[in-house]
Amino acid sequence: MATELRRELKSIVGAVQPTDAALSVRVRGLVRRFGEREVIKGLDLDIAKGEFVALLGASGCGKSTLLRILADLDHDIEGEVFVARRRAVAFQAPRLFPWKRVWRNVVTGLASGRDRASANVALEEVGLLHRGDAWPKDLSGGEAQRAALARALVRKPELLLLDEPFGALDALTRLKAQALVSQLWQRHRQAVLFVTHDVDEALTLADRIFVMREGVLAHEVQVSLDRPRSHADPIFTGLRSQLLAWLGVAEEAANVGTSPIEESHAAHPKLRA
Ligand SMILES: Nc1ncnc2c1ncn2[C@@H]1O[C@H](COP(=O)(O)OP(=O)(O)OP(=O)(O)O)[C@@H](O)[C@H]1O
Repeated sequence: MATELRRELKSIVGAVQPTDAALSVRVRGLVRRFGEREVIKGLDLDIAKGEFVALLGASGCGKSTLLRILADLDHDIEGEVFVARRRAVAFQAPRLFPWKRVWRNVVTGLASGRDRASANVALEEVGLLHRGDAWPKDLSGGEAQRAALARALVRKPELLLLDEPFGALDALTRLKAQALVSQLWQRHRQAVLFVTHDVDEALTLADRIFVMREGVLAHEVQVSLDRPRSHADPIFTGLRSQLLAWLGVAEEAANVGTSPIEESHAAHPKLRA
């Protein structure tokens, strides 16, 4: 789309319209500039209700910028953005208030901000009920991240936006956190946009994976594997090679590298329509 035309589009951030009843996210022609630099360049994205989408991409390609826009934290955009009204976000840093006990952190900002029962339900879901009265400084990294997840869940979001939520965790805690998110998603079936640098994490969790490059979603794969997923499954390993190649990490990147998004479903024989 020509830059002039994009400039004429109104920026809209709002609720999903009735015509998009099957969607939790609908983005068309999204542009975000920082000064002269266009970081998001006419991006389109649909996320269906209940769909788990992962977003991979090199550092600095615009993943967090996109997520912040969907979280309603950045309005300086062009294009159309419709997102579900009930949404919650969690970042790599748990961002808990140090002066509030864990349970109060969970319900902070809710109309029922003093509701211990709601906090307890969410804390129980993430296995942290016994730490409700603790102070954030006394939590381990994994516990703090689970508290941040509880704070997101207590809002009963239709859309959950997760920006590298497990990026700071050790390998074992990270695997446990992935299993927890998978269980929670299978229980609640909210739409999820999950930003990660970890290809296996994306393949373990997501229905669909996008690779972002230079401000657009350059590649896409559908992950049609039952859960829980075996990392040794030939479809899993095939998709891993494909994604690594698109990310420019694998040796064979030069041979596989540049299939456009429309062709990506044919990346693995079993994924053809
Ligand atoms: N407020 C800002 N002002 C100026 N430039 C910004 C701002 N926020 C982000 N950028 C730039 O936009 C680009 C995309 O940043 P973003 O944080 O979205 O990348 P990312 O893909 O999430 O990276 P990472 O994987 O390292 O977190 C970067 O070059 C970044 O420096």
